[in-house]
Amino acid sequence: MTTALSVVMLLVLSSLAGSKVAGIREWGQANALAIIALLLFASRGVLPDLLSIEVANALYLGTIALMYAGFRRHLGLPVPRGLLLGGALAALAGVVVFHHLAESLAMRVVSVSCYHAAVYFAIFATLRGRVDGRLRYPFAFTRSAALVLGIGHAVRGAFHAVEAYAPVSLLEPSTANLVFLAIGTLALPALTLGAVMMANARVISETAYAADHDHLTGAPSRRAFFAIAERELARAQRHAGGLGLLLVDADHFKRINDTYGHGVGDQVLRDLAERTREAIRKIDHFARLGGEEFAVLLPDAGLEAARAVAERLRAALDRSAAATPSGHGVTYTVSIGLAMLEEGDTFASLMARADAALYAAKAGGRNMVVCAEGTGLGYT
Ligand SMILES: Nc1nc2c(ncn2[C@@H]2O[C@H](COP(=O)(O)OP(=O)(O)OP(=O)(O)O)[C@@H](O)[C@H]2O)c(=O)[nH]1
Repeated sequence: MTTALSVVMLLVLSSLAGSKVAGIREWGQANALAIIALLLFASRGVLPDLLSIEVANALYLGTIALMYAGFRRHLGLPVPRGLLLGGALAALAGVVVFHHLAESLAMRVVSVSCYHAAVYFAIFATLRGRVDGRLRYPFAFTRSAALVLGIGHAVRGAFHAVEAYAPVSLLEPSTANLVFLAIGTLALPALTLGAVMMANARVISETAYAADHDHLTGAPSRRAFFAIAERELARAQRHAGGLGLLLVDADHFKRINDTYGHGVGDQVLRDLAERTREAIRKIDHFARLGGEEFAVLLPDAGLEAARAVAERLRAALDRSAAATPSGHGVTYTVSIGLAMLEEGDTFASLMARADAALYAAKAGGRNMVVCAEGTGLGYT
């Protein structure tokens, strides 16, 4: 059953192979190794004992170690290779000793269970930090599975160690053995299922982030900004509060690109985004609308406050020097169009007024703030 489940898990993991999520490779290797190990275990009596006991156990210890390594890599944590290898070799030494020197199935089980329990508890400990959102359930599931498996293996080891239960065969149909067998059977599939859920949640989160953020500057994207703006507009209209919109556009940006190259142009855009984030209030929303055009939404702001923010921003960017790879600072300026939310406005009409104001700022000589007509809702 575990072999079949490992094959299924391997197929599921393969579907995520192109996602570049860290850990997938180790989890895949773990399941591939498990398939070989379990087939060797199942060949007991058919193949030589060396293969069905020592080699099979060695491979299965490697399976568990790889699962742990996968979780560590997934979380960007270092993998304690020495510890994993040392522990696995100690467990394997136990298997060899209690096979050849002092034949004892129970003590072989103790050796292997100790390693399993230790690694499962280590997985539990690794996943203990707080996570939010989409990752919450996959983490909780995997953490719980690791804890149950760790306890199961610890109890199994203890049972065999005190010889309260010493099976003649690992397939003996006693209640305790059935429980242990179920734990052993479900361990790898349960952990792999958790791993797949974690990887999936990571892919979904990264995709959602990429859709809502601009790759170059890290600022929210046009799509995210419009969604936020609709919410803020509805809120401002409900409370008759002020809402200002700034459209910020780098001046003669084509010239910067043409003179210094696209790489420096990109650096200027990053610099602009960074300085803008520093110049605005915490409650303001900043986004890159596209190209060299950015927007700032100012909730709870009257005309004078919005004008002050716009002027402060323009001044902060005025001939500020973006560091370039060559070490030279490239100076630039911005033009800003400001519009305040008016009675009966939609976001499109607010944008259109801010756009017209920006156009006027460009036409008026650039490096200036131009306010659209009107004084805005709730503030006179
Ligand atoms: N480096 C870089 N350039 C970009 C990016 N997106 C758009 N551009 C360039 O931005 C330039 C915009 O040029 P224009 O629309 O003519 O505007 P401008 O030169 O800033 O002139 P004004 O706005 O009138 O002051 C174009 O050359 C685009 O190729 C980007 O992500 N990186």
